[in-house]
Amino acid sequence: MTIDEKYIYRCLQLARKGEAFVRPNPMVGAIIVHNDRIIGEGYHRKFGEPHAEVNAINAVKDQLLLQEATLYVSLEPCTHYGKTPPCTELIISKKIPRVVIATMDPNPMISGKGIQRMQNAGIEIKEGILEKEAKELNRAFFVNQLCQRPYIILKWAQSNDGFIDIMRSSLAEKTPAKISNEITETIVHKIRTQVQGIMVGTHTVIKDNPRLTVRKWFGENPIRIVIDRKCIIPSDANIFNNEAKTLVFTEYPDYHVKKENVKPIVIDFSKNTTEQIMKHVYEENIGSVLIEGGSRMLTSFISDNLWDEAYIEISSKELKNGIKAPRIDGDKIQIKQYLDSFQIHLKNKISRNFL
Ligand SMILES: Nc1nc(O)c(N)c(N[C@@H]2O[C@H](COP(=O)(O)O)[C@@H](O)[C@H]2O)n1
Repeated sequence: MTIDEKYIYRCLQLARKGEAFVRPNPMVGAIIVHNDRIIGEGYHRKFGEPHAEVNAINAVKDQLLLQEATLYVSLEPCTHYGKTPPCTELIISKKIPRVVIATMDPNPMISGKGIQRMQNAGIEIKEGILEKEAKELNRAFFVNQLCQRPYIILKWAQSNDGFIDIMRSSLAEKTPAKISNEITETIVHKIRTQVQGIMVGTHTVIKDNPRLTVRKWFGENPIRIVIDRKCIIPSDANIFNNEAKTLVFTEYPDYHVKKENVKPIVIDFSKNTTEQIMKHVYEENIGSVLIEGGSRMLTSFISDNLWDEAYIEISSKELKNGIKAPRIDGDKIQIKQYLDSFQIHLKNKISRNFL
């Protein structure tokens, strides 16, 4: 590891501290190094609050040392007035002579302009240090900025013989087949804390009556997203309870559930629904979505190639028949065994080929 890589590695460590607080902004870390000694550290702590570079610069006790120091940062400094003023202007005003950056900002308002602005001011710039790691850390942000859609994670559990459930037509009929175990259920709740939205189809709501909240981990509930084209979900379904906000995609402007936390959005069901829904979801400032079923919904996201990662649990249990699990092809990132289940973690090579 080179010296620059070592310091960028520290920036990435700091950046991670902002996870769960900065979304849909990126996680960013920065440090100030003088004579091979870290004299200031900072990270983007919360959405809308100062950027990592500002916090790192403000953490330096002897501000005069900045004139002989290097600023390391995991994302290109911004040039725009957003919720905070441009970081490039602070860096220039503090006369920092050298800036090392892990990766360019994919945000079109900034991309390349931050580097250009600092170079024009005579600052030495080095870019592309641990770039792959920096992009991977902010993969959701990169997909948001470059594709103008949420980062999409698919998740399902299937039996060893390839079924996600037994055949059922209503909640009253039977309870769902138990495929997951205690550990994999906990992992799913942890993943729910890492996304801003969680989505299921109409029939999953009617048959399973899910709450789609975080109960087996610590963190915020994601915004619930459901399709109810023909207004057939009962108004007392758990998905409408007050535990979280719910977006409903429907055909009817006068949706039957009228609650403060329930927002109906009308779409045209004669056109591609997955794309329309994701467009609206992104406009709602939801940068990442976990799709939890059912099979039909998961299959439409797969066939539209509208996904970035997938978690598939394969249990040793057998169901013999029932609802067939979706079929998916992706790059295996990890396979782990939890009690009687394997969890396969995939990434979509095509949608993420720029990372
Ligand atoms: N370089 C850098 N450091 C940070 O700490 C950041 N949060 C960002 N974010 C970039 O600026 C946009 C948000 O700006 P405001 O927080 O609204 O002022 C964000 O979209 C990133 O492009 N960059």
